[in-house]
Amino acid sequence: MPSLEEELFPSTPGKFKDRNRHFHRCFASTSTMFLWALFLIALTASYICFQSFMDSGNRYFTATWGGHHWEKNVINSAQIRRSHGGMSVLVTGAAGFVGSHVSLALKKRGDGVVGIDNFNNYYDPSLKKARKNLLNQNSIFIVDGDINDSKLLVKLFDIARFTHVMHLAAQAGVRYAMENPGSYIHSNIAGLVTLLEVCKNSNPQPAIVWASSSSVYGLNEKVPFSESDRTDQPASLYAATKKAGEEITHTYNHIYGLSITGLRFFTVYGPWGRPDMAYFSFTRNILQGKPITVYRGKNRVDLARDFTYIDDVVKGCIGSLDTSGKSTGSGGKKRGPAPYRIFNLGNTSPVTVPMMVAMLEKHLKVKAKKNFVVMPGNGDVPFTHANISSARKEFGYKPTTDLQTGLKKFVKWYLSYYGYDQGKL
Ligand SMILES: O=C(O)[C@H]1O[C@H](OP(=O)(O)OP(=O)(O)OC[C@H]2O[C@@H](n3ccc(=O)[nH]c3=O)[C@H](O)[C@@H]2O)[C@H](O)[C@@H](O)[C@@H]1O
Repeated sequence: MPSLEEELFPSTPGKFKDRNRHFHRCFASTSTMFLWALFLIALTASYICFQSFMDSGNRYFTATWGGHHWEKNVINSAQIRRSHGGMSVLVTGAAGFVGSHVSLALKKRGDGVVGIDNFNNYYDPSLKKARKNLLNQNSIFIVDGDINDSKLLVKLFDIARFTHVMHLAAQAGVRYAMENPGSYIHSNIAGLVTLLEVCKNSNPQPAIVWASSSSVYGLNEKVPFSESDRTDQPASLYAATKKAGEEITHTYNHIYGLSITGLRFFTVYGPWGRPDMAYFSFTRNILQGKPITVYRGKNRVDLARDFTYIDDVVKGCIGSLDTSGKSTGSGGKKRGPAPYRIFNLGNTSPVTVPMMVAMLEKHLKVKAKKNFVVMPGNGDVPFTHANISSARKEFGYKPTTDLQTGLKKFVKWYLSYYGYDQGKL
């Protein structure tokens, strides 16, 4: 005799339908669905956890600084290898144009040098990597990092007692500021303040030499430009951030006793230069047979720049470091007044842009296809001309390379680096 249960739930489902059975089936399928839902939720949750674990893992594994080996590299690179008056310098923007040249020059005379660079893609990062390789070959270690990373900076100061900071990391370029204003604030304002905060807190405090710009003279018409001239009329956001940098560094000098030297660079050019600059991009275009755009001022007046050769600027940077004096504070407290200086590093002989093009044509042995265009309102200024008497007086700054000679050296480097055919690819 079948049990009640067998009666109610025969082994062949579907044959027997009653309300109870229906209820149980419904219940069974709901609970199955519930279990499935639970299972899916658990699966999703574990997936999310796994992903975030992987993310943090990735961050950890791709972290480019830290660890015993890394610290050893920093310590070795920072070590002074000359007996008298050596310095240990943190060079920011060391894979940049001026940064790489200054780093090599310091290392060559036996100073300790550690570089830091974020290798951003404002221009071809492979050129920055090539500069880095050059520095590595000369026993200079470059940390891959951003000056906004205060933890990294603190760590660097912890393990290497830098006597000086050569601060050259920046968002450069006058006209690009209209395309990407945020990058100027990130590097030239926020990055600068982060660096100054770390310097001010470190013990002993380093002396700081940093790159301002001739662009701070903006719409100033008094020539040549002297350090005491007006600099409150910037023509671009780039210039405004550099001017702000001068004010910001002044407050850190005033409150915390940091020794500060700001260098107003005048259109620095030369081998290993910046591809975004006119002389460089003109060279590429001329070799590729492409036209170049030459800006002109009102009434067809040619624009002019006080083009300054890299080796002269390097001498100016090193002269500034050598005469920077000491910061007076420690642990965030000022102990007395410290030097605050600003110098023009120019060439004192402006050359018009068409003349610069003619020199390139001569060295490249190729005629340029020139399109003359009225200077757009994009932050450019019509001319620059440096008075360099302050730098001359203070540390014997005396530029010795004229544009003709400097461009010849640049073209020689360009052709050896990219080759004649590179431009035609
Ligand atoms: O001295 C400085 O402070 C500045 O010098 C350069 O700025 P700039 O002098 O404008 O240098 P380029 O961009 O190489 O321009 C040089 C000249 O060529 C002109 N030019 C530029 C580009 C172009 O396509 N055509 C052209 O005629 C510009 O108007 C300017 O007169 C650097 O790019 C800045 O980072 C630096 O701070």
